[in-house]
Amino acid sequence: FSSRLCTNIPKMLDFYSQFNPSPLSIKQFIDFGQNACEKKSFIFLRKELPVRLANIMKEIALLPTNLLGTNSVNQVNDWYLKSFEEVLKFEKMEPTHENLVGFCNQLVQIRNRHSDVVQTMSQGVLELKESQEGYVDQSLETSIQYFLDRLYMSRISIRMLINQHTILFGGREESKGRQIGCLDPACDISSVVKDAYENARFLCDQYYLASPELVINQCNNLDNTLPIRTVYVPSHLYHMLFELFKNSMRAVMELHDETTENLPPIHVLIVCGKEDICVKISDQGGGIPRSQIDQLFKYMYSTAPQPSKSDLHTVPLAGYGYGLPISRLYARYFHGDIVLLSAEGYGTDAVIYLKALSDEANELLPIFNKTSSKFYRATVPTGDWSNQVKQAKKIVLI
Ligand SMILES: O=S(=O)(c1ccc(O)cc1O)N1Cc2ccccc2C1
Repeated sequence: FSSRLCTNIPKMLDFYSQFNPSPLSIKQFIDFGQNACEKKSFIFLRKELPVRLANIMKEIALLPTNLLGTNSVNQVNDWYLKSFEEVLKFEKMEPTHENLVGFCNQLVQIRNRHSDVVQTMSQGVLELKESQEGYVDQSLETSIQYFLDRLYMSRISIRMLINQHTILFGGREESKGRQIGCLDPACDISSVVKDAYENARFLCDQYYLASPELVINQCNNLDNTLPIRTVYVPSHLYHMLFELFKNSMRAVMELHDETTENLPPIHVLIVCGKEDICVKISDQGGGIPRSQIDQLFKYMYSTAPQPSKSDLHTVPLAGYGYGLPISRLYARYFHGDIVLLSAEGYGTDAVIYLKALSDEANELLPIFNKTSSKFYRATVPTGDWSNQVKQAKKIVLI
């Protein structure tokens, strides 16, 4: 027992949650990765990882009791506690080769432990929904939306730091040619678009026995023949595109469920501007009413009993149902966005915005502070727009 570090975890949580996470830009990831120093990375991560873990763990503790009490949230919280404790073991260690190897292996273990966080939280939301007989009050839904956006953004950022370190220093043969960790300094956007389309199309063909064609156009303000390239994380871009293609294909196939002759193609437009790179995915799948657009990004709304892993291949293009909210987080993580614009009765445009300049593509990280704490205590503020037609005053017959 004496060999175990008698760290007082609650005290360490308070200590590390006082620091704000330090956002890195894509440029910093690239510059560091070009002549990467494992010792410097170790020194940075053994502080930054506990800071990011502690910041989000303090928010988990503030959740409404009916969520905090679910098995799922307890399971996730235990994973975070264990990982927090494991990283702290390296706090005072000398950066010897042996300790650097131990640190790398520890990061791989932590990444694997947290692989099911999204699915586990989704089950927790489902439990909560069912316990409220399907009726969830507005303020509870708002708190859950706020928390899950921050939990998943924090998780994306922690996995990014872990991936960079383990790919750069994990001892595997030199990773793919020009890639720097999980970043591609010259990511060809149209090739990721084609990959995502082909894989979504495969699922679509499997279920609907047909699939819409793809038409890609590029508009490169410099030279329209050159492929549009940017510094980005191809796996993040792929995740967003794959979700959007699944939505569009499902919309088109369900609208044209009689004949699969002349299905309207999905149009993709890639534009490179001075500030933004846009990837617009346009379908003629019939669209949805403007009043329903926000719901597509709600975790509570998009949580339905999930198809188990086995029958995922039989359910039409369905995933965890968290495709859109989490895809938007991937875009927002480096200060981009995903915006949906639907023309009900015709179809929907989904636009992925990326920063064109890598020094503007900074990590967007949740911070645990008074503002975020107050949010969990706040009630829904009364509206400051009159949006109801005045009810005729009730005439009380005396
Ligand atoms: O809401 S959508 O307009 C829609 C939303 C997001 C997107 O990326 C593409 C879309 O097309 N759309 C999704 C879907 C699924 C089944 C049946 C009909 C529809 C309509």
